[in-house]
Amino acid sequence: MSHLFESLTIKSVTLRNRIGVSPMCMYSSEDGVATDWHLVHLGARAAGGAGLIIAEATAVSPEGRISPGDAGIWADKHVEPLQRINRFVKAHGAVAGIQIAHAGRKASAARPWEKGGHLADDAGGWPVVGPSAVAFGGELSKVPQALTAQEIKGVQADFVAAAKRSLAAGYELLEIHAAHGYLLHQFLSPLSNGRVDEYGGLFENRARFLLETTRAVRAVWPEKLPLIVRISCTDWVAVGWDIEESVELAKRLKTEGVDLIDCSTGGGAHGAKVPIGPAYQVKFAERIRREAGISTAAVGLITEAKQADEIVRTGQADLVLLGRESLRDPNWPLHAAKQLGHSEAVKPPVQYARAF
Ligand SMILES: CCCCN1C=C(C(N)=O)CCC1
Repeated sequence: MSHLFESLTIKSVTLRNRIGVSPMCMYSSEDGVATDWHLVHLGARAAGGAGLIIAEATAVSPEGRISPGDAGIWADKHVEPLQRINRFVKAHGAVAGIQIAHAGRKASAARPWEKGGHLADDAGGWPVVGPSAVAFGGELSKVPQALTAQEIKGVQADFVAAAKRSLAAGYELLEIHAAHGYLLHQFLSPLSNGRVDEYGGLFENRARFLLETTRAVRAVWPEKLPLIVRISCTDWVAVGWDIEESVELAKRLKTEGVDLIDCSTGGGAHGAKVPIGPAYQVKFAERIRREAGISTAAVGLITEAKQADEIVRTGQADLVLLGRESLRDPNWPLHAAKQLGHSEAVKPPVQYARAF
């Protein structure tokens, strides 16, 4: 059986261990451009021993940003700063991944430390789009413009262009963001998708936008490189997107050439009561891995070495992603290797040797 410090090969890419840094929005870009801050932030976690670094939700268009501070890859100018980061990440033994995203009706929001919530159009905000003219609610009360079929094609073209730029930027793993109540998730959920055309209604129609986008991205993303998708396995509400449809979706994504499902939850239903707790989302990764027969990543309050190792050893997921725990400790993988007796599996940088 595998354990946390066994390598993982997906297509032609081998991760040195089963630990990934989860894509986490840092809201610290100017016009989407990566800076020294991102080099230090992501580079430190590569030096800290993670097998995979997934760069934060990176917008496929300016209007697809959650906030004005979001990372972007909608223009060629974004590529070189990302190439520089990825050279460092790779030189320190990690695989560089990126999550490409469109926030849909959750776009045009202030940074969380600036109160979050939708920005008025005269306060740096912009009009938001979605499947239907249904607002998320609460602090995100802007009513989105329902995308026309033509505009849907435009957004799909933006995802394809983002995939091409991601390749040029040196990423070896690409993740499509279809979770957390953002645009692709908005189409999946009947709570946000009230369309009566081919993109709404039955499951097949609600899944169409994501499946078409995945197919188009797969066609330009090299066959030998992993393509993964993050979904919210449930919205934790009685009527909405749930695990049964997520299993079915995972099966279809597998036929579209997706290599792994990154199993998160929530974000699609305002006010949902989420039963947050240690490793609270892992059961969904296990179910999708078993019922859809596709590799999965587990994420969500995974904080301890033994806990993470257990997830991999028991076959609940192939990969564990650390979010806030990685913010707290970039060197978590180095500590975990020592705790679990795998110190030879991930070498600290020579400069750190006296500390580990
Ligand atoms: C439903 C959990 C949402 C957690 N967040 C996810 C983000 C994302 N980009 O997926 C950014 C804000 C926080």
